[in-house]
Amino acid sequence: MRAGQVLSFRTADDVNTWLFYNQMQCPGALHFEEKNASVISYGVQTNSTVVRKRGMYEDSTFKFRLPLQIAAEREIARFLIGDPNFSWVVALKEFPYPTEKGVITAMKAQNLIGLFILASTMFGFVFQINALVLEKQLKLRQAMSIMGLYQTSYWLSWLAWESLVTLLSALTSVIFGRILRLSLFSKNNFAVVFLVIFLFQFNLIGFAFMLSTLIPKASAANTIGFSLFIVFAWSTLASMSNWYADYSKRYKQLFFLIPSSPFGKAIADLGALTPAASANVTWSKRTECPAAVSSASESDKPVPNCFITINGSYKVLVSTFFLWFFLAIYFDNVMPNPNGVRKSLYYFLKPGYWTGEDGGKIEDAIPQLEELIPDDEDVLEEENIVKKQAMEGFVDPNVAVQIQGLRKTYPGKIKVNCCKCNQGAPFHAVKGLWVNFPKDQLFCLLGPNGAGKTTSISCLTGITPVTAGDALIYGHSVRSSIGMSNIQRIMGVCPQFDILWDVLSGKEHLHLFASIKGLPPSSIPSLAENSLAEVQLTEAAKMRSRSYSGGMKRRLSVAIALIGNPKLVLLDEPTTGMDPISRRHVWDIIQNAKKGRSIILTTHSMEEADILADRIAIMAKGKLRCIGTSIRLKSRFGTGFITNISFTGNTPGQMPNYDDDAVASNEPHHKAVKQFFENHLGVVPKEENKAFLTFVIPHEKEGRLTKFFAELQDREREFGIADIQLGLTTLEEVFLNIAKKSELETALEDGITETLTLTSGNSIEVPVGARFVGIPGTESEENPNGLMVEVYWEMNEDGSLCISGQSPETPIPPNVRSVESARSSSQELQLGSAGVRGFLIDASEIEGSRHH
Ligand SMILES: Nc1ncnc2c1ncn2[C@@H]1O[C@H](COP(=O)(O)OP(=O)(O)OP(=O)(O)O)[C@@H](O)[C@H]1O
Repeated sequence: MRAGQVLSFRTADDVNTWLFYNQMQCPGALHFEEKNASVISYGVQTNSTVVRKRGMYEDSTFKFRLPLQIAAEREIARFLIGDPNFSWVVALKEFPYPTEKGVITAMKAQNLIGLFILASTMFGFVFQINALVLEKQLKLRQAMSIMGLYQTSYWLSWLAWESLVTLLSALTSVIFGRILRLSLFSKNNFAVVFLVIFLFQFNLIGFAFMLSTLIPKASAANTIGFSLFIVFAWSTLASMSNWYADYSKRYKQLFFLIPSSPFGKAIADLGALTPAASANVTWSKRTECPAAVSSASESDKPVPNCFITINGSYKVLVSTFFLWFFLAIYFDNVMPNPNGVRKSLYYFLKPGYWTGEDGGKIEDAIPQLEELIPDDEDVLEEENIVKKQAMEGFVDPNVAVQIQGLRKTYPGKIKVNCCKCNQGAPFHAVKGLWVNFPKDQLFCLLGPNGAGKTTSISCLTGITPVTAGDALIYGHSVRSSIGMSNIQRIMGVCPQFDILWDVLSGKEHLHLFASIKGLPPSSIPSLAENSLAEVQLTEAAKMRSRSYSGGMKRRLSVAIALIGNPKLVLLDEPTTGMDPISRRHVWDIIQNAKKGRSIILTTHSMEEADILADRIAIMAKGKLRCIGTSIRLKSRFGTGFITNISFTGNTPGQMPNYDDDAVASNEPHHKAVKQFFENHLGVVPKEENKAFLTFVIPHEKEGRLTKFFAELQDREREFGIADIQLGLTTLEEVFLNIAKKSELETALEDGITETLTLTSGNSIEVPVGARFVGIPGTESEENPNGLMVEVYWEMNEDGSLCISGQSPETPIPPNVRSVESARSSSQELQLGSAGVRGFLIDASEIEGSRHH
C-alpha cells in the first residue's frame, strides 16, 4: 500500500471488517460505528508526532472513534502504510444500511452469539463434572472396578457418550443458527462453523475429565464449574476484542490454552467477515488470515501475521483436548481416591505398572508391627497350617482364598493446630490374618464395629492396598494388578453400603453389571429377569432405584453380587435394614448360592451366621479371636448349657405374671428346684420369675448332666415342673464374651472405664468389659477380701459395650488369690483420676471357687 492510496469499500461492514483484521497486529482496538449512513468518506492523517483524524459525513451523524493512546495509533498508521508520515484517505461509496440493524454492529452480534454458545456449553460442562465427581464420591466407580471394569473402559465410555451429545448439540446449534438466518451461521461454510462449536465443546469434555479428578466433592464441583464460566466468558470476550495483542508470543500461547480463547477468536473471525456477502469463510479459506480474505482485490496488499487462523484454533482445541485427557488419567492415578489410595507420582515409569506385576499403589511410610501370637489354640492351629502351606508353596485345591499374614495400617490423620500440622499415630486396622477360606463353603466373619472386617474385605476386592502380607484368591495375588484383574472377573461383591445409581432401574443395574462382567449380550435379559425374580424385585424391575426402600436396595445389591455366576462372593452385611421376611428370603438365596462357590459373609446378626455359616471366625481389634464351626465356638466360648424350667402352677389359659419376682422367690416349688440345682451342680438361677427359672450350667459339669436330668425328670411332679429345656448357649453369647474380652484388653491398656452405680448408691469406675469387679474399701473382719459385684454387659446399637445390669454386692471368696495384686494395680491407675476405680478380679478364679 502506498501513502495516500485510496481504498474503496462497498459497505460500512466492509470498513469494519478491514479495520478489524488490520488492527489484529496492532496493540489495541480500532472501533468504528455508524448510524443511518448512506455515503461516507473519511481520512486519517499522521505526521511524525501527532495523529490527526478527520471524519466526513453528509448527515454529520457519522462517528469515528479511536479509543487508543497516541503511540498505539501511530503503530496502526505505521502498519497500514509502512510510513508514519503519510496522508491516507478511505473513501466509502454506495453505503447501504447494514444487515444488523440499530447500534448492534456485526462485532456485537458475534459477541452475543459466542457468549450464548459458551453459556449453554458451560451448563453441560458443570453437569458433566458433577456426574463424574458424584460417581467417585458415591463409590459407584469403585463398585464398577470391583466388578471388573477397566480404567480405560471407564474413561472411553464417558468419552463416547459425551462426544455423541456434543456432536448433536453442535449440529443443532448450527442448524438453528441457519434457520434463524443469523449471518454468522448462514454466511459461512457449514462445516467450518460446526467444527468451531463441536471442537470447543469436545475440548471441554477433556477439561471436565481433568477437573473431576482433582475435585473430591460434587458440591465443590458446582461452585468451581460456575466460577470457570466467568473466566471462560472473559477469555471469549478478550480473544474477540484482541485483548492479547499487546502481549508477547509466550503469553499469547498461554492465553490460547484456555479452551474458550481459540473458540472466541474463531467466532470473532467468522462474525467479522459475515456482513459482506462476498467475504464469507469457505472451507478452503479457514487456513487464511482474515485480512487477506477481505482485501483480496489488492495486488500489493500486506499479508498480516494474524497469530492464529480458524484452522489454527481447530488445532489448538484438538491438541489441548489430548493434553486434558492424559492429565485426567494421570491425576486420576496419583490423587487419593475416596479410600485414600493413590499411585506414586512416577507410577508410569515403573516397569511393574506396565507388566502388571505390581499394583503400583503406594502408602506413606508405615511403622512395623511386631508379630502377634494368637491367644486361641484354634486360631494358632489355622495360622500354622496356612504358614506351612505358604512356605512350601503348596496350593490346596480345596482352598478358595488363602490369607497370608494380611496387614492393613492406615496412616495417622493430619491435624492442623495453630498453623502447625501434626500427623496422628498410624492405625492398625488388621494386624496379620492367616486363614484359609475353603471352596464351596460359606465363611462368616463376625466382629464388633471397627473390628476390621470391612477393611479385610476391601483388601480382597482391591479397594484398599494391603500394607503387608498377601491374599491368594484361586491362586491370584491381590498384590499384583494382573492378579487383581483376574480376581475381579471371578468375584461378586455386595458392599456394606448400597452402591446404586438413583436414576437407573433395578433391571438396568443388572444389565449394566452383567455387561461389565462380560456376559454374552444375548443372555443378559433372561439372566437379569431371573435374578430380579430371585430377590423378589420383578414388580419393581422398571422402577428407578431412587424410589426403592432400604431393604429393596440391599436385595438388588445381593442380586448384583451374584450375577454372572462368580466363583467367590463377598457379602458385607447383606441383610442390614431388611424386614424379617425379606431377610429369611435372602438367606434362602444365599444358601442356594453356596453350591459350587465360596462365599465370605460379614454380619452383625448371630442368627444369620448360625444358620448360614459352615465356618465362623470372630475378629476384634484387627485380630482373629476364634475360628471354627458354630458348635465348636459355642462349646468353647459359651458359658455352657442353658436350661429353662417352667412350672405348672398357673391356671390353664391364664397368662403367667412374669414381673412378679417377689412371688417367684416365695414359691415353694421354685425354692426346691433352686436348692436341687445348687446342691447337685452348684449353680444359681440366671433369670427367674413366676413361670420359669433359667440356669446356666458350665461345661465342666457336662459329665454330671445325664444323671442330674434323669433325677430331675423323676421328681417333676414333686417340683411342679411343666417342662424342662436344655440347650447350648447362643452364638450371641459367644460373640459377647469375645467382644468383652477384647474390649477389656483395650480398656486395661488405655484405662477406659464406665461408671457403675452400686445398690448401696455409691459409684465406682469399672474397666469396660470387666465381669467381676472388686469394690475398694469394703474389707472387714467378716469379709477380709472385701465385696465384689458381677457386671453384665450388652452391645448397644452402635456395637459398643455398655452396662446392662449388675449382681448384688457379694463377698469376694476367701480363696481368690489375685485380689491383692489387682487392688494395688487399681490404686496405681487411680492416681490422678476422680472416681473410685474398682479392681478387676480374675473370672476363672471366681468360677473355680464357686465350683469348689
Ligand atoms: N480410610 C481409613 N482411614 C483410617 N482409619 C480407617 C479407615 N477405614 C477404616 N478405618 C478404621 O479401621 C478400623 C476398622 O474398620 P472396618 O470398617 O474394617 O471395621 P468393621 O469391622 O467393618 O466395622 P463395622 O462392623 O462397623 O463395619 C476402624 O477403627 C476404622 O475407624
